[in-house]
Amino acid sequence: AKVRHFKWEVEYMYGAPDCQEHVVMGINGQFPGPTIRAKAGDTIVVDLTNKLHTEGVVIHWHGIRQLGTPWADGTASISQCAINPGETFEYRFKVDRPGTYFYHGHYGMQRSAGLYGSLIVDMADGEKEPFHYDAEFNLLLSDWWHKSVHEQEVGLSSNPFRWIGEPQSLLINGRGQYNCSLAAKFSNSSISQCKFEGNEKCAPQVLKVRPNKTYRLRIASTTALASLNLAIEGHKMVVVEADGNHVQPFAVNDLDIYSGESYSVLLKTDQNPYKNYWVSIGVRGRDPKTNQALTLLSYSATPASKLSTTQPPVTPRWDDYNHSKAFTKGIYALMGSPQPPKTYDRRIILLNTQNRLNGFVKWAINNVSLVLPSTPYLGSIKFGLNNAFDRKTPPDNYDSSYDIMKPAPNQNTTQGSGVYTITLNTTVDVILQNANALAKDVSEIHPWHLHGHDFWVLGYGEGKFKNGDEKTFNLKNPPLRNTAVIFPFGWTALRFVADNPGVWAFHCHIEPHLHMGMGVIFAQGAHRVGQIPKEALACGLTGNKQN
Ligand SMILES: O=C1O[C@H]([C@@H](O)CO)C(O)=C1O
Repeated sequence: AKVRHFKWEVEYMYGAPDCQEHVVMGINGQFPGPTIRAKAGDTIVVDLTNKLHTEGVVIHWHGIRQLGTPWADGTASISQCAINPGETFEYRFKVDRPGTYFYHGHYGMQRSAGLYGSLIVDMADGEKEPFHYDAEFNLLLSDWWHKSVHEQEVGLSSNPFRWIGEPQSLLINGRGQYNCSLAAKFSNSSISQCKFEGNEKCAPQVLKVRPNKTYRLRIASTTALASLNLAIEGHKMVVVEADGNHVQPFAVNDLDIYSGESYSVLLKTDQNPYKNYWVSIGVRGRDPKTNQALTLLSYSATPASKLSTTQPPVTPRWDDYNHSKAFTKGIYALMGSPQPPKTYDRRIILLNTQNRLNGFVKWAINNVSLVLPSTPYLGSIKFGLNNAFDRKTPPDNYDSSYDIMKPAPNQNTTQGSGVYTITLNTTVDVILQNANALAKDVSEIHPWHLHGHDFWVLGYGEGKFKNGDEKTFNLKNPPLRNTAVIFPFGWTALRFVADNPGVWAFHCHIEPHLHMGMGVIFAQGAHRVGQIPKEALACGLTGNKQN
């Protein structure tokens, strides 16, 4: 195993992700940030220097469990103090498992501002994937707004509330086209045809393939908001990996991917090589106002400049939830994967609601809208600093009379920074319960992401979770993941073993929703947390602590 060293500087810079010039967050002058490539068992060391002039920064390594290094999880106010302008923080952690991962900002809304990149971990030397492929491509998907992230944030925190709206563009590896379309003639608007020389920053990266080969596509979504669907004209895909875990291979024509998720699919180049094919990405789960992102699958027999002459795949209707459920429920762990414990020690039911707080719009969990404290939890809990956050423990359940199908009669929420304290090495079931939002007949999709662990997704159901529903749980081959979606007016059941001492965020991966309070904090085994680097403690009530 190797130690892989990186020196990164984060800064704002000009960019034109979708051909319109705006300010983006870059790393070493690159947007998206550099791809980290490592082998399972390697240690990654990133010396991150904050070159922003007026704000802090942190980076979260999404999908890496940080076993034994909870201070390297990169969550401001949770695992560490934000890195101040001019300062450098050393992230040092092990990538213990192969898979398709990514990294992103986890302070304020810096992910929306463009602070992200790919993290790919190959099998350790001498080990083989349980599937064959000849070559691979990496597709990091994101969404992009022309309004600055500061303006977006102020809108969300204002009364009256101003929603960020739908993204202007979808990006593939940081590239999209706002002004024009590669498939203008198939569009029902008057958008013009893109003309690229080839070296423009917003020109699509064409996937160049040879016939009769198998390609692995690594697909990850770091969108701020959008749920996506990816399809490749004329080709089926076989899903083999989800969030760094092998799954029972299954073939699909298109794939739903929510923010925080990653997949690998295998693609056979078995179609007519004298033609190119569209790769299309469209919005699901919210009434879309955003054009599809497009690139090409280009066979070696056909020039890469030759566009497909046929229509790009049509994204399934945004509200065709049966399509989404069929895909999501078809994911099973590969035979031989770790199985969940058959029973649980504690069940936490988390009701997801949209609320008001003195006229501000919030999201709340069991009627608590999360506000992050100024002293990061990891340090304050380890040192027993009782004044660093709310002592009140948030509830494990909600009022059984709550009608999840209707707007609440009382839409007000409370706010808090309380923590769920979990006994180390116990098994926790979490039931995520969706509900009606503020408006009548509206319930939105939320992809929930857990830090520090994978969980088994035991099942999904419609309406309110009730006693007896656990009989439907899949305890045989549920997929292991770090992100799982809740569908409108439904529930999702997760199980995890709290075996990683630290303080871990569990939250909706839609960035404005987290910013509006949609998350909880799980703390476990604080006495077992090793020596926290002093730079991670250098703020708030831990500013003078040594350990
Ligand atoms: O948090 C959100 O706010 C808006 C809407 O509910 C109010 O404008 C929206 O679509 C969200 O997801």
